[in-house]
Amino acid sequence: MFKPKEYKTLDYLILPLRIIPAQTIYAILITILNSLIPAYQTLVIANFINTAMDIFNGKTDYSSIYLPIVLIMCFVMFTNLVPSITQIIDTSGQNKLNAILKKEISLKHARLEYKHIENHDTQEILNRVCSDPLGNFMAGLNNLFRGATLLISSFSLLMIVMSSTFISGLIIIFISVPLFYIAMKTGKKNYEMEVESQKIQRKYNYLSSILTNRDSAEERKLFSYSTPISEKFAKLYNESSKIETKIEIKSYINMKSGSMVTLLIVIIIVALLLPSLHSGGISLGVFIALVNAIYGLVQNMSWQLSSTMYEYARLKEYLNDFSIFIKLSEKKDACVLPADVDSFVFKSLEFRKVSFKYPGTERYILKDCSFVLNHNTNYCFVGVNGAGKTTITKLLVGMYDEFEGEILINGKNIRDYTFAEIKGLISVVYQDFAKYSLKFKDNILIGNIIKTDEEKLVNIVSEMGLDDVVKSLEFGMDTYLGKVKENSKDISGGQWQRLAISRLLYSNSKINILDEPTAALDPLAESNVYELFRQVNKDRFSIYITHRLGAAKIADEILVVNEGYIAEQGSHEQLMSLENGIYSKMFASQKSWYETDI
Ligand SMILES: Nc1ncnc2c1ncn2[C@@H]1O[C@H](COP(=O)(O)OP(=O)(O)OP(=O)(O)O)[C@@H](O)[C@H]1O
Repeated sequence: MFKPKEYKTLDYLILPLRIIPAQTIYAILITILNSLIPAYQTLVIANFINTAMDIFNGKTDYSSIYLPIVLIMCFVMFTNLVPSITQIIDTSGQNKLNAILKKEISLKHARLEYKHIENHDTQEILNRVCSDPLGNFMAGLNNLFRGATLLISSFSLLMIVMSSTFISGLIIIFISVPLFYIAMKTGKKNYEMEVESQKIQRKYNYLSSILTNRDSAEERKLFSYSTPISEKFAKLYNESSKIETKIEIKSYINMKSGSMVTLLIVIIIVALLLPSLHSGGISLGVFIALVNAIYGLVQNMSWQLSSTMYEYARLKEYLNDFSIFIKLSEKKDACVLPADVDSFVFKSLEFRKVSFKYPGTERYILKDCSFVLNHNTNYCFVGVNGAGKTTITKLLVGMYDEFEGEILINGKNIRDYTFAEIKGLISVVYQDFAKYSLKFKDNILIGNIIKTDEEKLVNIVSEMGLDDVVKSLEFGMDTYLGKVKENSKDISGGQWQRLAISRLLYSNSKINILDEPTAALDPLAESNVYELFRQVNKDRFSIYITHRLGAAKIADEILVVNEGYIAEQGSHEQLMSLENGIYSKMFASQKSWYETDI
């Protein structure tokens, strides 16, 4: 639907034309009619006054007033009926547009290469583009219509004025040029100030969220940071308010000075027209209508234009972000379902001299990293924080392709597997695993969205020690979890972790990785969860990742990641016997964590 290109202001019209053609064409027609209304109003009022004057002067009979009255009635009906009809049509059109925009944008988001998700700058753009696409697209469309209305109504009014008094038309054009220039500049300036204010708003909104949200509640109490953060919030809030007030004042001054200039021009032109009115060159009807037209015209050319230009600048920025977003590179087959790997027999996983640095950075996180893992052994990767353990899993699951060296599964390069096969073969529970506000059972079933197996589900829940949790839930496994839905129930951090691990167990994957989902637990509790996982998952190949060595003991073989490569490998006993070994040093420093266990 959205082609990768530089989106221009006109796309605010082209996109709705493609998605909701009937409603957009209706809106275009209404815009054209609306823009002709001021000219029409001017002419029918002039006609009405002239006819009334003629009747009054006995030049014509009463029946000739009917037509001008009907014409005025048409105008009144149009301006009263059209907005309500338009609103009904707009609502249905906007719903459809919203559904399609949301779907396309979330699909694009899902297809993005993972590097964009982890990049701070693109993350900012993603937030801006995805937060209110409908609001921005509707504002863009309405602003285009507003601009078109201003242009057509100004031109038609100008024609009326010039056809009666050419000089007045010239004066208006002459004075409107600097007004137009000032309006453009003010619009742009206001936009720049608004951007500045929005930056500050983002900061204080974040502070406000940590002052009130549920996730920070415990730490708020623990560290008592509410008062200093509130003060910082108030400071930023004031800063942003000052900018907003400045914009308001500038806009007000601009608007008022625009009105004063408008009034001045009208007075000058009225003074110029008075001799013609006096000499009978123009009728009273035309005179009144002209004053009306000139007033509308000059207003159009000054502050109305300023606010349109302001919106134009703001919405152009949204399209810039939108263009960058749509042009972001995608992962091939990102949205395919995991392949059915039932018949696949896993034998080995090998990293052969793999080197990798994150896009846009210079430091190698993995450097000539090599190891071989066999199907009949369980492994644990250990290493200090930041050693590169998670990076290994990211390469394995295809989040990043730009690595040197080879990664082989059963001796075959992972680049020769389809992404669907990789998805089917490997499952990981990460440190920041997702907590879905879905039903309890759906939190597990999404581990394998191609096959539902109720028996397997019940077994896993039981094996992972979650039976009691299910019993405590009002609707058992059909209870919604989290805090979003009414009647939903939140469960403890440890229970969420076991639920996330159950999701992995429910998948059919052949390589199962626990990447410290237990990081929030204390070291002893972490060891217990890993042990439980090992028992439940004993027939499948598992990799454990941790920087705490208590959990490493459950593995048959331990690989120590250090400075981007495997520095040591062997059983717990073998590694402990290495003189000056990294593992044995780590073990000694962590010993006190497990005093009751090790
Ligand atoms: N998206 C990224 N862009 C740039 N650098 C990154 C990115 N992700 C991780 N890094 C860096 O790569 C290094 C290794 O990170 P990684 O998450 O693999 O470590 P880890 O061994 O899993 O650590 P931990 O035990 O803390 O989870 C760290 O220095 C980290 O700052």
